[in-house]
Amino acid sequence: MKINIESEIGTLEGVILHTPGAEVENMTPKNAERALYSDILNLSIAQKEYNQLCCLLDKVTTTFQVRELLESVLALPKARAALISKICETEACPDLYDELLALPEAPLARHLIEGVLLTRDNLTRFLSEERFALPPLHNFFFTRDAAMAIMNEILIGRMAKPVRSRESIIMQAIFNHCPQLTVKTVTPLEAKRFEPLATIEGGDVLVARKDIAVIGNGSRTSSQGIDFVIEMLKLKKDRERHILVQELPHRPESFIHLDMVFTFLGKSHCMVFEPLMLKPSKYQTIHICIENGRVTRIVEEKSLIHALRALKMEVTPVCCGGKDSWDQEREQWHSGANFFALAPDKVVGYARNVHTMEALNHQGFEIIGAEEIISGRRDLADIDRCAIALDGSELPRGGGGARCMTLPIRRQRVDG
Ligand SMILES: NC(=[NH2+])NCCC[C@H](N)C(=O)O
Repeated sequence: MKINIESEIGTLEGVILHTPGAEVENMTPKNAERALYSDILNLSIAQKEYNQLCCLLDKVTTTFQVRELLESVLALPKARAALISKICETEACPDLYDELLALPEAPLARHLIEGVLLTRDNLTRFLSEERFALPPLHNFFFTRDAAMAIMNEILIGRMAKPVRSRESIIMQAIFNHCPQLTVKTVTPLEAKRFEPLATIEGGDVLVARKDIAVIGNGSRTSSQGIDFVIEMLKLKKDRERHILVQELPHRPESFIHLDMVFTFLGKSHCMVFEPLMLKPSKYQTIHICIENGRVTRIVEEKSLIHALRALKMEVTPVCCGGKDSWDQEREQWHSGANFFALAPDKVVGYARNVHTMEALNHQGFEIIGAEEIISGRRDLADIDRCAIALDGSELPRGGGGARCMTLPIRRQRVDG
């Protein structure tokens, strides 16, 4: 499949998913925070919920599973050795190299995702409070974050939290070696001038239009990470490009990424967390213009919506949680603003956020349960505008919603 993402909303043609496995359950309340969760999860419920998302996506597009893609990389001897060695080096566990290298593809992929238990075979390990020699990747089902498709390239994330860095190492190996997906990858780690403070995660990066990227600058994506994107875009000399940066508060943790407070729904609507996106605040919106290999303008804008409108993206905001500030806060916390578009005006979000769904309904979006589409009782082609409601009681406790759990790699062009 050829990678191509020119918008957040074009009809989806390919998406990468990861059905959560044992890695989401392998933690205790004591280390949930380190795992970046706001609670511990129940795997069987989380899997059931995720499965609904997978079935829905299988119905409308081509889906890929990280585990299968990873297995196909591990079947290539050179790529396999390089990947294991990189992981053992970054995670300071050189002892595991031989053991991992000897495993067949499937158990090896499982260990790289679910972790490797610590063998208590010396005093230090016996006394260690850790359970794992290679910790589980608790957040891998948020496939959005470790890699992002921007036009026909893949930007490999540089994760702000070390517990997630193996995700980006695995995604880089997948995009560099999977025969199904060959594409050029770029990463701040291999920049000409490496900047240690540069971090960037997919939840913060929205490809609004061919020439507009909207990027969150907060706890996960640093200004230096965005500077890396500026350098990337300076190399493209075909047209003027814009980066709209939205500063984000670092607290509460539900504001970790821009897509938790702002997502595109279609050509004429976006979803917003009103207190941050529409009310005056100290969090700036900055507009950067790049043309012919240099930054030609960098200015502060009144708000993201204003900046988008000035660039002829006439989006009407729909408020996450509706009008009441308590409902807004409650629903934003459970990823109420985090929508994923299957096509223009056909979006997916959690059913639990009832006030958000109601606000969408007021804007003409029909609310449809995911099962209606999965069973074939309803066909997306017959619907103009809809919000598909997903079950989600466990998944949101991991800290994300439909957009976080999907990595689109190909969308149709949106006309106009
Ligand atoms: N695109 C997103 N908003 N992803 C949410 C990721 C949540 C995850 N627990 C983390 O803290 O990293």
